[in-house]
Amino acid sequence: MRIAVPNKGRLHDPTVELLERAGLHIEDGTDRKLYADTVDPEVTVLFARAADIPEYVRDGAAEVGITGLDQVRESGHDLTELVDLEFGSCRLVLAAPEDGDIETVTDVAGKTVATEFPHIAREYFAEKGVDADVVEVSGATELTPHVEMADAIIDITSTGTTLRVNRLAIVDDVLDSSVRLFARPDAADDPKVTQLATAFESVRAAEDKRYLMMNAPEDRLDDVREVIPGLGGPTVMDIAGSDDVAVHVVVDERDVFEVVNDLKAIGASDILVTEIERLVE
Ligand SMILES: Nc1ncnc2c1ncn2[C@@H]1O[C@H](COP(=O)(O)OP(=O)(O)OP(=O)(O)O)[C@@H](O)[C@H]1O
Ligand SMILES: O=P(O)(O)OC[C@H]1O[C@H](OP(=O)(O)OP(=O)(O)O)[C@H](O)[C@@H]1O
Ligand SMILES: [Mg+2]
Repeated sequence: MRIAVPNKGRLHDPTVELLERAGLHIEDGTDRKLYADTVDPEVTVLFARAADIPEYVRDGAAEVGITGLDQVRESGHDLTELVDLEFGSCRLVLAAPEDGDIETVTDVAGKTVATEFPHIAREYFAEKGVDADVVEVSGATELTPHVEMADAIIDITSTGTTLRVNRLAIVDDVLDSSVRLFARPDAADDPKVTQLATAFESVRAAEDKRYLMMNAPEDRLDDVREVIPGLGGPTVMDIAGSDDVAVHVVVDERDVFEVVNDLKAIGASDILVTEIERLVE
């Protein structure tokens, strides 16, 4: 199975990190290589531009791909979304000069809109019933209203800094995007593809969880159970020659601070908090 992955740009590092965490270590993945093997002899990684990945998957160069939803929508290809990997989150928005007269999408009728996403833009205006002239640019879209190339733009925003610096205000939301695992529809039910999706889901599930290990007096076990929220009961093991038992449990990261304090108050000792690589439920 081949999996298409961003070769550079902001999505490259988090995607490679995700593959590593899912147990798919990339072997010999030097910067300029197109293909790399993984520890799994059945899985090969293909490196491509984030914007080209939908095309590679559609054409069969790879069975699955990891890229932004915005890129898949812009490609117009019919791919099956398998897992929302929840990074690379951003919004595609319609924006116009702060001090101008465009306040709603209907104000854009008869005007020019610059964007790196012409396909999405045309679909959006068609859906809104607004007749706007969409022009394609390949970057620095925020500049175009200031050089009278366009009246408004459709572009990506995440922190909002670029819009602010260019004195542009958001007029409407066009699309919420994040990075997802996509498959060609005819490969979506392939057992290897399903395995891959499960592995990625397990990484995601583990991200906000922590593994707690401690020793606790056996006669305080009921109190221990009371302070530990969620995810089933703890695993309890005898410690030879001791009145303490070893307790292992998975808790939400946001509860760790409070739970550790409570456990100490109950008399637990040697409390160890570790990250979890994967959690298969
Ligand atoms: N603030 C953001 N700006 C642009 N893209 C973002 C942002 N946040 C998340 N993304 C996601 O990253 C994708 C862009 O990936 P790309 O590989 O082009 O990264 P890049 O760092 O912008 O590279 P380039 O140098 O080619 O502009 C977008 O399609 C979107 O899915
Ligand atoms: O809301 P913000 O956090 O400011 O992010 C949004 C900006 O980041 C991206 O540009 P990028 O850095 O990828 O440059 P590019 O236009 O050359 O692709 C995007 O095209 C916006 O311009
Ligand atoms: Mg960019």
